[in-house]
Amino acid sequence: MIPVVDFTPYCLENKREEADPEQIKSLANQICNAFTDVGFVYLKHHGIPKSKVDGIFSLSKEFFQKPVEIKEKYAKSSHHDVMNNRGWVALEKELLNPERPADPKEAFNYQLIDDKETLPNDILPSFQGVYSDFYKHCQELVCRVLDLMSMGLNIDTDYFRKCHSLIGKEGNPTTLRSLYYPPLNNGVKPGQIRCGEHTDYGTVTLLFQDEIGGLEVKPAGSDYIPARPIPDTVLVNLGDKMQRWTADKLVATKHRVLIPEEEIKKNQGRQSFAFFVHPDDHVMIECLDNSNKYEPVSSKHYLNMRFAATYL
Ligand SMILES: O=C(O)CCC(=O)C(=O)O
Ligand SMILES: [Fe+2]
Repeated sequence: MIPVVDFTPYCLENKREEADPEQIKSLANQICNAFTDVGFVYLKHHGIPKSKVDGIFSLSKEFFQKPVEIKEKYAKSSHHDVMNNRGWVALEKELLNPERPADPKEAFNYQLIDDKETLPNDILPSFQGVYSDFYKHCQELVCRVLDLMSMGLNIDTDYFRKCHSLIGKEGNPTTLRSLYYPPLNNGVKPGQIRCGEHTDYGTVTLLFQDEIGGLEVKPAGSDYIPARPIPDTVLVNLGDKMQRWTADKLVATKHRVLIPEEEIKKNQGRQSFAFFVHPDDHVMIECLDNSNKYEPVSSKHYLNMRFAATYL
């Protein structure tokens, strides 16, 4: 149900200018169709090397396995401003579905902006290098996905890319987030799941998950379906800002992460990485079809509203 699309024609290993126009157009349509129907698509042959993905997963695991007293040194500030979103988030601090207990997960938020305070370089010397390198790969892949989305929507090919020109800089809150769902040997609260039902807030999200599974997606008119880990793919999903921008032509689909039923898997931690993409702060999210279905809102204001409802 969630399509797997072969990204070869626009793969990061090849120069953008050398891409074949016909193949690109077909890829653009496949991606837009997926975002119109399910809001999720798997990309294979995307070009982010497997060694980089494996490397950041294992580095991140090392961090999460440190004692809480150590991790607290790198904690995210409790002011939920979008540009104050860097660092470690402790267990059960986020309510993605307010009707459930808080999510039993930890996170580490990284933005490319130079800020050594929240980076654990002193205990993991390769941290900044590995995270910045991975961030840049995600950024390049996302810009290419945005090109294809513009093409698929028949607007200027660089329209969305231009609206995201500050990714990695002051003025754009795009965040690489490492998620860690610890083993659940000690039981769970009634109604608790690993990550509560939600839609993402931004324009698009890249998601890399390990082999544990549990992610589910709820396409319109259907029940939740699993979004199983498929090795060497990246899952891309659409967020609320893009749904609003396209006046509901493309859909931001609800998703969640369940606790595995098998005892063995329950007792294993789960890891994922999300690259949450946002337009530059000043960009106005205004219905592209001129329908005015949603009031224009600045990218920054919209995100601050959503954050206020998420954190405990
Ligand atoms: O961990 C996952 O697989 C998904 C997490 C997620 O959807 C999110 O943090 O927005
Ligand atoms: Fe999400």
